[in-house]
Amino acid sequence: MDDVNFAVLGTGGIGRRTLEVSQHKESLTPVVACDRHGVAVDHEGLDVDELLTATEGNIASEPQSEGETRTDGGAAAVKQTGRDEGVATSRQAEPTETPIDDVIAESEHVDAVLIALPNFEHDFIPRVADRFVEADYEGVLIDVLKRSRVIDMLNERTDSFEESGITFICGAGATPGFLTGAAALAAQSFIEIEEVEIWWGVGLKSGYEDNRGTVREDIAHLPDYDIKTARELSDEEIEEVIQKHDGVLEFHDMEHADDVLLERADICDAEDVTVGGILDVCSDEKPTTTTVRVTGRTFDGETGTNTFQLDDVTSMEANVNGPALGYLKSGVRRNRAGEYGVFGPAELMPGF
Ligand SMILES: NC(=O)c1ccc[n+]([C@@H]2O[C@H](COP(=O)([O-])OP(=O)(O)OC[C@H]3O[C@@H](n4cnc5c(N)ncnc54)[C@H](O)[C@@H]3O)[C@@H](O)[C@H]2O)c1
Repeated sequence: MDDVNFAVLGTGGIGRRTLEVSQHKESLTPVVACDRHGVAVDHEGLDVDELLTATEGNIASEPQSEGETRTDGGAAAVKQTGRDEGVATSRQAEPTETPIDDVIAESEHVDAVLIALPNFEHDFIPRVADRFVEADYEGVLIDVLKRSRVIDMLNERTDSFEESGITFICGAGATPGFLTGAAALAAQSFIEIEEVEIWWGVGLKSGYEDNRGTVREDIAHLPDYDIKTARELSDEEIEEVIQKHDGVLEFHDMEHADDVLLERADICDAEDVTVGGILDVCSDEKPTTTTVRVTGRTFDGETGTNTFQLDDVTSMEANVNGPALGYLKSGVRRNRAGEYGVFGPAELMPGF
């Protein structure tokens, strides 16, 4: 009853670590994983060590040639060594041109699908969800996407998720995700929230190669860029942006879905939430401590700020994948209890 078979869509920087972290969770068994080029299936449980070794230094997330139809949400270059690409190099995998369809074909064997795909087209993940609906999938879909506007696109699909028996958990990484949940918990002291400030720090020197997809998406939050211009940057241009900032990128007023996710959980208005942070690709040390500050008024008339901090030694990968798998498990419990539709991380915390 407690055991969960799950699939990972996208074994890039995040998806690979999802598989690795799941090794430490007894009840979670990864049975399917795919990237742009391959799909690995084992109903008894994938050999994660073999899959990680095969894809080490070989994440299939290359840019597409001009004129090619983008079906992948605009995957960015990460890195590749050797002849084969990504998951297809694993002895458990087959090369494929239809990885998402291949995962859907296995969906009766999975309780949950973690979507770790790029998000360079806002409707990419909602469209992937539609394909699971069309295939009559019943179970959990969970993503770690960042952008606020995608949550509305998922909301619009609530009825079809409910009819299908799908529990969709959205924005369930670190921010949004872990920190959104922390803000929802910190807000419980107050009867009225004035402000939620989320400020993150990521040091990514040794993880930079593996996480270039995420870095590219983050660049889209800088004032002179958007998702389209960031998607079209060459690797060299990305490096130029990074060098121009001496390897340290600072972000303010990011479009992170923490705002709409806190609003939909009735914690506060979206406009009272700000998200910013600092990314240092030249050091593993966090350039700033990740902090959530929730300011509000208590029932007995005090105004205070509850603060939640992450230890500087916890990595981005730990803070995305631990919570994502925790939310996945919460989603499966809801799904098995017959609760379908769209849920954000704040709704899985105490609330009214
Ligand atoms: N919420 C958070 O805190 C948080 C933190 C970090 C990253 N993220 C998000 O996680 C997502 C993944 O980031 P990443 O760094 O792992 O990216 P990445 O580029 O390293 O990996 C993406 C993976 O998706 C695969 N892929 C792309 N198109 C595909 C398709 N059509 N079919 C099958 N597979 C396909 C690629 O081959 C690759 O394996 C991004 O959207 C990023 O914004 C969220």
